[in-house]
Amino acid sequence: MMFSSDPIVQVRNACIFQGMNTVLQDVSFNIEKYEFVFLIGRTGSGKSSLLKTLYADLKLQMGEAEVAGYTIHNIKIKEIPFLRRKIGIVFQDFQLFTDRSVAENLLFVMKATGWKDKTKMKTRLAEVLMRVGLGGAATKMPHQLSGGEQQRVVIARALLNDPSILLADEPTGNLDPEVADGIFQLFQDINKQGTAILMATHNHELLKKHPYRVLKCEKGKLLDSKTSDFTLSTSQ
Ligand SMILES: Nc1ncnc2c1ncn2[C@@H]1O[C@H](COP(=O)(O)OP(=O)(O)OP(=O)(O)O)[C@@H](O)[C@H]1O
Repeated sequence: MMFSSDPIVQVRNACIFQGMNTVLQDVSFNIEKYEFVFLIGRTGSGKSSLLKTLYADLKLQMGEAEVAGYTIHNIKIKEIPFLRRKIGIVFQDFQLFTDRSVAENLLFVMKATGWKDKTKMKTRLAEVLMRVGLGGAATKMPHQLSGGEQQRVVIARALLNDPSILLADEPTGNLDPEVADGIFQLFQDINKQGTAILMATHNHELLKKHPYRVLKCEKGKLLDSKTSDFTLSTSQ
């Protein structure tokens, strides 16, 4: 199949499995550059499995997908780190190294993704911390930061390689509503500056307040607000 070069994500007739179980079947959708898309669905409906498929952590065994120019269904193991440089990944649990400073956390990822020039690394580190509103936090240890600040560091880490899309799995799940609002605004700012966002969430308030496109995992299918009417509730 030929893919056009425009969308960041293209999925065609994908079936997503966990072990022997089919989690989602016949999944087809695109995400365009600069789109903001929510991913909803009840617990266990397949949101994380879909995100993992897109960043090649879960093998796509049936169907086809292309993400940020990489073909996912036949991606080679050695290509996966290059794919991951084009996508930023943000989870609910902050997953920072607790025994390293903020700067050390970010430098670790930069080294692992091929950065070598120390001056450029320092400049980039300062840029991403500024971008998430944590200009003064480089020398702090994670435990010296609030939950919201730690999530901002995770977002800064995801931005290091200037990804074309951020995949976020419940990024506000563990945060107080006010803090969650701030984090959500940060995602919106990042999106306005040209990064597509696919965000899995259970947060009904966000869905009500922000009328972005919604993909919903339901009964083994992926529904799309662009093409079908469905209830936004994630609890049914
Ligand atoms: N590593 C795994 N091995 C086997 N089955 C799994 C694995 N991870 C998830 N599953 C199963 O796959 C299905 C989809 O799970 P998934 O985590 O994708 O759902 P989810 O919509 O992200 O849920 P939540 O909202 O709770 O995060 C569930 O039935 C789950 O039990």
